[in-house]
Amino acid sequence: MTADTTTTSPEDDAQSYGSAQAATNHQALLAWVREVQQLTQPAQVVWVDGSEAENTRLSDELVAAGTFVRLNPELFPNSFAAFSDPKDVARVEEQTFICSKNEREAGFTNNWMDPDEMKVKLNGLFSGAMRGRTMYVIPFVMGHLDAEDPKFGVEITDSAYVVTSMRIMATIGTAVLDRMTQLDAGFVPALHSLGAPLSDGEADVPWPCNDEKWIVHFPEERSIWSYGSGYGGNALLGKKCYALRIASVMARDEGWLAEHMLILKLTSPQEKTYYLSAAFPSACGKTNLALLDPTIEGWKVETLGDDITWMRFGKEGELRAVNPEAGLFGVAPGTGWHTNPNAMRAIAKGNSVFTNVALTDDGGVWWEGMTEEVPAHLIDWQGRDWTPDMDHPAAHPNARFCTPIDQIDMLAEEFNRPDGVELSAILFGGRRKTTVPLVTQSRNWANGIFMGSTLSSETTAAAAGEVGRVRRDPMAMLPFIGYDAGDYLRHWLTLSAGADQARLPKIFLVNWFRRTAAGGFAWPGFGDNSRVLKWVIERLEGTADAVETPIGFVPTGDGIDLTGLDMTPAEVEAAVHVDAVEWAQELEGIEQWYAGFGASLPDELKGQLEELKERFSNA
Ligand SMILES: Nc1nc2c(ncn2[C@@H]2O[C@H](COP(=O)(O)OP(=O)(O)OP(=O)(O)O)[C@@H](O)[C@H]2O)c(=O)[nH]1
Ligand SMILES: O=C([O-])CC(=O)C(=O)O
Ligand SMILES: [Mn+2]
Repeated sequence: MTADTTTTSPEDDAQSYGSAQAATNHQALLAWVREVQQLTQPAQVVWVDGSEAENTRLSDELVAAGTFVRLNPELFPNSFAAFSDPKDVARVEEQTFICSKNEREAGFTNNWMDPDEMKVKLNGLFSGAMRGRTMYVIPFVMGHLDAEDPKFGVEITDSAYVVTSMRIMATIGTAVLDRMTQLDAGFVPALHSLGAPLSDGEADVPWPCNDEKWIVHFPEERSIWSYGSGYGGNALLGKKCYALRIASVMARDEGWLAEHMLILKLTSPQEKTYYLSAAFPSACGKTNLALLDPTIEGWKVETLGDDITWMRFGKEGELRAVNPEAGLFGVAPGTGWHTNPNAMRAIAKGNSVFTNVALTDDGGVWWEGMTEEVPAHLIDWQGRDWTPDMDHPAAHPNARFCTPIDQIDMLAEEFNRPDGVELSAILFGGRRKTTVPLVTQSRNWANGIFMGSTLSSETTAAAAGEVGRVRRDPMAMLPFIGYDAGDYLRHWLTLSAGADQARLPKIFLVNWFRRTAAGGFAWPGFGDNSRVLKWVIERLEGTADAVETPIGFVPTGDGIDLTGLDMTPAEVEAAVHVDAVEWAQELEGIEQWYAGFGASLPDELKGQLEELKERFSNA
């Protein structure tokens, strides 16, 4: 244990926080920690300092508890694998709530309950919930600690797995606490419990959790309560809960945008640089695009972010973007040396936590798609012997790697700029087998917002529930908008109204997942997506041809650079084809979706839909 880790037991009186052991004299924080301690009754309290020594101690404890398996350090130094309860493998959207005072504020896309009622329920659940466990206090900041207005949070959790993961995903510990104390800054209180108290002498299980799960946000209070799950977006509260749901409410009130987007830097053969962001739903390709390895000569990609982007208009009316996270929480299956070598190199440096992957006989990890050759024997994510003839995957489809972002060799130096980078283009994308072309340029900014607002995608294993069902996912934010979805779209429209219109990013819709009649992918994807980015840049520069369709501008058959690719312009035409029959059905889907908004749908978007229908009927 390091000297600056403060441990207090429940018998210590509240004064002990202000004693020589105290980590802070931030009164609001001390009061909240005391309140939670009294409510949840942990065996001890630990203030997390974020140090290497502390992380080593926690990892050792997790290994001893059976939660972590230490990987072979020659393959993955300082890395661990964890295996969750089979009922705790993904975000639980059905149990995720936005508890604003009025139901209207939560809107039709969110679950809602009266905040007072919800507090009664949660106080009941959290009462004694940490008995027999350690309560960790994790001061964290999303975004830069030196930002003009740093966005602080404090997560209280009874999960050491959460502490080690938060250490990778955010800036945590003493430096944050000191700065927060010095500024006497406000913070988002984010309370997490596994909901698995231990009675005296009761043996623990490797992955404690509760069948009952509640992921609850109080937007007016800007607080988070998460109960019953130890997994990813349910438990690492700086991520989806804070940096998207609560931050989207802050952004509405303060005039910025919190989005489910990657950020990348693209350098052309002419050495011109561009910054792009892209919003795709969970498990639809953000991390892969952010770490793209271009297959075309002379183009270079560098990474700024892979999941969350905070954007605001700068002094000159330009749209600037920052990544508030410090780590990658990436989908493991499909990430391999042939699809995403940059992610593989980052992972190979170690310092990572893997969840629900399979174990190899030499003490490494494996998942579907990591290598072309499938190992002859594995231990699957549920601890069973596994051989390639078995009909279930070795890794869970939502298995994840959690890795520090600065282990990416291609991390852009601008990653560390508190004021971010100016965006030239925004891509919206989803996972659609049919209907949606490989790439479509919007007619203009408002039309691009319309595209984002009607974005659709097949559901994936990143959330509990049915996989493969098409649903509308506005700006890939459906599960993450912390307030009324109509108000959210209106915020996009009104915020940009004051911007320098000529400098607004150009908006594109992409779909890497379209299928051919034969059932295969219509587009090779991954590194070859650089060819689509090249077309996007050429459109910005006004040098690429396009075909106008009712939904926007698509590439001509030879508009996409196919050099070195076994693909014909006719196949590109098929991949970007706008099919009238499919779109007749799509328009119905969009109309149904828009009907759900009721009065809160911005008129401008209603107008966009009418214009789209008209263009189809005139086509
Ligand atoms: N066919 C195809 N699959 C892709 C492509 N890009 C990503 N994938 C696969 O899609 C899955 C999800 O990709 P990610 O890049 O991890 O998705 P993400 O949007 O970062 O997901 P979250 O982290 O859940 O938000 C993985 O199995 C990838 O292998 C692509 O261009 N083509
Ligand atoms: O939040 C999670 O559990 C994982 C993730 O990034 C997503 O689902 O988008
Ligand atoms: Mn990702």
